[in-house]
Amino acid sequence: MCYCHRRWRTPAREGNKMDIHMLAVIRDPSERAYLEQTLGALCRAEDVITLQFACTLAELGRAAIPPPDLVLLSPSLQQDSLLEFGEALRAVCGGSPVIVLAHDIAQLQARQELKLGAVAYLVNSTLGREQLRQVVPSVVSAMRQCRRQMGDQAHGKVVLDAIADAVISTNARGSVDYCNPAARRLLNLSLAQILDMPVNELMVLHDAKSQSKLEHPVLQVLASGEVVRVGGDCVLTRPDGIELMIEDATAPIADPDGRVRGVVMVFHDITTARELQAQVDHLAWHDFLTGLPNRFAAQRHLNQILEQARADDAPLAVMYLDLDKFKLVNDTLGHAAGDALLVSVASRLRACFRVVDLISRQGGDEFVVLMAPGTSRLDATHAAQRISAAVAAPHEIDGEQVHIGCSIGMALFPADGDSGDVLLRHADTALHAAKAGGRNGWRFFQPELLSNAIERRQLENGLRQALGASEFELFYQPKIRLSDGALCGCEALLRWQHPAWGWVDPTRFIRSAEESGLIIPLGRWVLRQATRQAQRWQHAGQLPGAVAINVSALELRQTGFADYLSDCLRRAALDPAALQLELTESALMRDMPGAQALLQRLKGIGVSLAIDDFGTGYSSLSYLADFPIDILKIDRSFVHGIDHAVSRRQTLLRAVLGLAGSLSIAAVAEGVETVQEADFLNDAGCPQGQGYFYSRAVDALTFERMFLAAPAAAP
Ligand SMILES: Nc1nc2c(ncn2[C@@H]2O[C@H](COP(=O)(O)OP(=O)(O)OP(=O)(O)O)[C@@H](O)[C@H]2O)c(=O)[nH]1
Repeated sequence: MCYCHRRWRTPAREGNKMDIHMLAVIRDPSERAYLEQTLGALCRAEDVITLQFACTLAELGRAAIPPPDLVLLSPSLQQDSLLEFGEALRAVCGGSPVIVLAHDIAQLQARQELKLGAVAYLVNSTLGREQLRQVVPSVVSAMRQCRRQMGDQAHGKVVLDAIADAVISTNARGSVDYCNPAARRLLNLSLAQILDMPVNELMVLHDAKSQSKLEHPVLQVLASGEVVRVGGDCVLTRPDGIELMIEDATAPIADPDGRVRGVVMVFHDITTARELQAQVDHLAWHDFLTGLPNRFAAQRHLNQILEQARADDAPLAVMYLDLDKFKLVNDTLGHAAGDALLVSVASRLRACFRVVDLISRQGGDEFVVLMAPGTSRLDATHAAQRISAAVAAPHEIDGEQVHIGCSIGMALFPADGDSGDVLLRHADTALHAAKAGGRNGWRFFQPELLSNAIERRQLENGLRQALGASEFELFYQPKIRLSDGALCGCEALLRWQHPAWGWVDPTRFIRSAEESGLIIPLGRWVLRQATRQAQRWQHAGQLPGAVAINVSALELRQTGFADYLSDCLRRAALDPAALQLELTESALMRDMPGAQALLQRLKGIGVSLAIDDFGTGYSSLSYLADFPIDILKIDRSFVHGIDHAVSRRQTLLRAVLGLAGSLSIAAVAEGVETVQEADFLNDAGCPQGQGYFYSRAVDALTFERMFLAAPAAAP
């Protein structure tokens, strides 16, 4: 066995040094000595040349790790063992360049015929210092450059194989010359089926809106040499006929002279994301249970038809409809039957009207009908008769006949009001009069019905006095982590105990405070109280999470709101993270750009922001992406009975939770009343809940006793 390992090493120095690993397949000791001598002479101070000898296949295997920069084949090897070595070399040294040495010209020619893949054939006798000095470095440097490029390519291939985006590239004629695994999966074809296929046959594209065929972006790039992007309306028809929505970016591959020699296209499937977005957009303007337009769609439509009615000087009618004793249906037949009844009523209402009339579900068992311009009082009366008869006919629910009546209030434009808000309010007033009059009938609005205006004024005066007389109190309702029932925050809710009237219904007095503008001083009082209380609990290390307060649209629009908030936090010495502001969607939607700037400012102060009552308003997640929102509070009407609601409603809830999650917005379900609802919400991925199932809002002391003393004891 003859194996030798020789290394010339001199201190390393920066500069153009040689650092070469050579393998010499040489058996003859004199030839080895000659080579060592030549290399020794060739070596300069800064060079590091490693020389290994091998003459058996086993030695070859060991010497080839790492692959040598250069292989020298001995002149004295016999032709047949040279052949054997040639093959072994190819196997173990891969792409290492080979220089074949020969004793003379004749041997050289014979060896050339062996086609060993050598890069040079040298006659041994001429092998001298100068020749090696010229040949070796240039061969080695070419080899290294080649390896680096192959390394880059290998790295690129690993990346392209791993990424989720589909990538294809084509040559300058638009035929596919590369396709990564994601593209093969997306196109549902094998590599062999894809390669060489003209790209416009492989991927037939059309526009989803116009249905017209799209010129393939690869062909556009080949024609223009510019990057082309296809937006979200591009539909790809795969060779198997399946249609997918894709988004893509396509770019030219240019050679160093700038000539386009191919195109690379990166694309991905957005079908599911589009479907989810469409569902959520639909939710923005439609009621999730009946599929009817929701109250925001009704408001928008009313404003539009009022403009038209004004322009044409035509009357129109607004109807408010509420089912009579609907609660009884829920209580006796169950919530699912109640849902089915609402769907049945909705379809009958739709059948009663023309397409120009809009029927919306306002929430609960309330519906609104907006009869198009040109509707007279008589037309409205006939419509009310039609509706009453249609709703009163028995409904088949779960094999049972269910009877229900309805009450209707109507207001006419221009006689009963000339703005949408006033008309809706007056139709509602008429509805209450119809209910008070014994139900199952209809009433038109009359100014006398406004006699309760006096009651409203009393309420307003009472509010004014209450502010100075400390009649308000903050109650706290816990927010619970659904996975383990632990307390994770609370909402502060305003309560008013009047010395003579007792506890006043919060919806009544808050509406009155908003109408009279008293909500501004009231909101400031809430902010002061809540920050002080939160500081006490935070200081005692008792409260996990934040104390949330409600901020009305009017407060939010006050210019000094953010300053006042900072001031309260500073005076109370409260960490802003312990305070959360709950804002309604409608407050934000009124002035989107203004709201965005304000919310950024509030976030800058350090408080967290929640959207209240989500699911009843615009419910458009698209604005959530633009606003710095931390929490989404899903409205109780969405949550109520969700465990046995129709699957469409459940799917929508899951879609909302999924999209909120993808925007990193936490969700809190409001109005959780039963263990089944809590379990369903937890399974659906909703992190937090709030509602009577856990606790009503209670005063601060009771809250401390129930939750803060033993936070883990939540039900
Ligand atoms: N099944 C079902 N019930 C709902 C839904 N939304 C609200 N409700 C219930 O509908 C009922 C509405 O009751 P109200 O209109 O206040 O009272 P009512 O029993 O109809 O009585 P009157 O209106 O006074 O005739 C409440 O019990 C709500 O809980 C829903 O989406 N599905």
